[in-house]
Amino acid sequence: MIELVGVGKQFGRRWAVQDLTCSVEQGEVLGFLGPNGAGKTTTMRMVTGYMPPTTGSVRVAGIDALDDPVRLKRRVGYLPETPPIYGEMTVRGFLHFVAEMRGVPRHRRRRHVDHVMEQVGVADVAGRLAGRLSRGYRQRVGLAAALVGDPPVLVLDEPTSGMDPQQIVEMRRLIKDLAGRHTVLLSSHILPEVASTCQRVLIINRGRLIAQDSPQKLSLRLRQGQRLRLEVRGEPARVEAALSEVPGVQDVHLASGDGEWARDRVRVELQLATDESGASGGGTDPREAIFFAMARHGLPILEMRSMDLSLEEVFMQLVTHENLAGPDAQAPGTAQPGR
Ligand SMILES: Nc1ncnc2c1ncn2[C@@H]1O[C@H](COP(=O)(O)OP(=O)(O)OP(=O)(O)O)[C@@H](O)[C@H]1O
Repeated sequence: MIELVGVGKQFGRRWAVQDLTCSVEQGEVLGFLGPNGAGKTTTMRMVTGYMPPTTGSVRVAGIDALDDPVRLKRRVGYLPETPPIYGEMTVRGFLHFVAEMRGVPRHRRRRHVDHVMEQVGVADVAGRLAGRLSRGYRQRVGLAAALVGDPPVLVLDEPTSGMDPQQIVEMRRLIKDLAGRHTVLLSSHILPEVASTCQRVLIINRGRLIAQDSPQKLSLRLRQGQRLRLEVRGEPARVEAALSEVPGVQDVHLASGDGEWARDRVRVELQLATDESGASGGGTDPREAIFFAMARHGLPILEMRSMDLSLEEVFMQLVTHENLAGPDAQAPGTAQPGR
C-alpha cells in the first residue's frame, strides 16, 4: 500500500532523509520510531504528497508522489503533530468543510460526518467551537478530519503528543481499531506507544533506516539469542547436567544462594541459541523442551522467565551503536530493506 524506494530529502546542503527503502502492507500499522530530528516528519510529508522526495520514489496505493501528488493526497488522511483546525468553527461545521474539500458528495456529507464523529468519539462536542476544546479532543477532531472521505491510508504524526495519560490510552485504542480497515503509518518517539499499537516498527536515526521488524523480534534478534531465568528445586550439579542436555541451551550459569533459601533450590540463567529469523531452537519453543527434560530428571521448575530486552533497550542499543560507529554503520539486527 505504501512503498518507498531509495527515498532521500535534501534541505540546502543537509540530507534530512537518506536512501530509505521500506513498505507497508494493506491494513498494517507501522510505527515510525526515531529520536528528535531523525527525519520522521519529513518522511511522512513525502508519503502524504506534501513534499516531493529529492531522490527515490514514493508510491501510495499505486500512485507515484511525483507523478500525481493531488490524486495521492485523496488516498491519504494526514494528522500532523499540530492538527490544522479552524478554532472559530464548530466541530461539525469544520468536518463538513473538510468533507467538502475532500470531495465527499453533498448528499452523503451529513451522514458521513456523523459517522466519523461517532468513530472517534467527538459526537458529544459536535456543536462546540473547535478552538475551545481540550488538547485530547482537538487531536480527535484532527483524526476525524483525517478520516473524512474514508482514505485507505492514514499518516499520523505523533498522534498522542501533549495528551494526558487517559487521553493517550483512548487515542491508542482508536488507532488500533482503525487497523485492518486502514493502512496506518504512525510516528512516535515514545517507545511503549509503538510497542502497544504497531505490528511492525521501523527505526530511523539521522535520516537513515537502522532496523525494521516486529517489536518482539527486534528485541530478540538484538540480543542474538534469548535468555531465560529459572528457579529449580534440586542439586545444582544435577540441574546443570539436565539443562546441558537440552538442544539449543548454551551458557548455563548457576547462581549460588545463601542460607535457608539455597538449601534445596538453585537459580539458573541460560542463553538459548537462535536461528536467522530470531526464533530459538529451530522454531520450537525451547521452554517446552526444558520443561520435559527437567520433569524427566525429577527436577521441579519453580519459576521460568524470559529476559527479552524491552523495546526501549533495543532502541537505545541501535541508536547508540549507530551514533558511535558513524552514518554508514550496519546496526545489529538490521532487517533487509523492503522487508
Ligand atoms: N523545511 C525544512 N527546511 C530545512 N530543514 C528542515 C526542514 N524540515 C526538516 N528539516 C531538518 O531535517 C531534519 C529532520 O527533521 P524532521 O522534522 O523530519 O525530524 P523528526 O524525526 O520529525 O523530529 P521531531 O521528532 O523533532 O519532529 C532536522 O535536522 C530538521 O532540522
